[in-house]
Amino acid sequence: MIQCEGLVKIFKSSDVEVVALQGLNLTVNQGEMMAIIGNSGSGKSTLLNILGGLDRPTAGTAVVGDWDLLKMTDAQLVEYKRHTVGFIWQNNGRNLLPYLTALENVETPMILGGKRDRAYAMQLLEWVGLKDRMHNKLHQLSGGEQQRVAIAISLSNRPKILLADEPTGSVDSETCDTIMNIFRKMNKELGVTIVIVTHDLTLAGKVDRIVAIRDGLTSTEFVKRNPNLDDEQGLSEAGAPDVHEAFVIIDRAGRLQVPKEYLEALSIDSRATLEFDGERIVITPPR
Ligand SMILES: Nc1ncnc2c1ncn2[C@@H]1O[C@H](COP(=O)(O)OP(=O)(O)OP(=O)(O)O)[C@@H](O)[C@H]1O
Repeated sequence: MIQCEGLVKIFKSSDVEVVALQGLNLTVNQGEMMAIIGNSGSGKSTLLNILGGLDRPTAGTAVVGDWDLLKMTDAQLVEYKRHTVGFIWQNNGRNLLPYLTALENVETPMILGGKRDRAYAMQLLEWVGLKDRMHNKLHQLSGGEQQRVAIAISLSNRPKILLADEPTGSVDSETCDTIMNIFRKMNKELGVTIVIVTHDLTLAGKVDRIVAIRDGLTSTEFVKRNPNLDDEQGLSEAGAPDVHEAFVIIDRAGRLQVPKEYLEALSIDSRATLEFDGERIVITPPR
């Protein structure tokens, strides 16, 4: 469904260049519900904005379904945003119109897309648990309820992919659980592929797979040991997802990212010795 290879994004201003993504590889399968984690500044939002068609990549490959995000015309990009992807932000003010009711908010993108479907809009609001509040104006709803309206809006044009940037960032833990359960339901019942960007490891137990981004590159992948297990705890004391198996990502050229702390512990700077003993590959400082 999503295929990124060697994806590069450089932000240029008058005198500085920031390399936000420096050759990132990522594959997301159809029907997956996965998360992208990483520290602040690691490139998560940049990646999501590219996948959502809000920003253009500088180089590399980014293919979503039948769309090549590097080659699309502006008109195709509008089409793509309207019908292929749904987007949810942490700050849901970007998705919502305060003077309209919840129902009217969900219908708005349908009208812009050329086809209002009231029955489906009502169904979506029912799915996110707002059946009784759909005729309330937005300002009469709580922050968590508004976030649920935002989820319904993001699904209003029946997108194949849902992209969520810190969707639980500004809600309490109970609302966070509710939102993650709604995502899971949408994923299972509508078959929507879901990509969630977060720096919150507590979401880890609720997704099938987590890809960690470090310095604009995918570094580690955590895959759920039992995909049918939705582990409420999902975390060890150290904060690492213990229901997931961790893998380092190796790109096609055989490159992998070694965590900085490992390199520092062994005082490895720009060179290392690599040995293969028949079973293991051992990296040591140069003699
Ligand atoms: N429009 C922009 N112009 C210049 N630099 C940018 C722009 N957007 C992002 N960057 C830079 O690109 C890098 C990656 O930013 P990005 O917002 O993708 O990180 P992030 O992982 O989403 O961080 P956070 O969790 O804080 O949102 C950062 O160094 C950031 O300062």
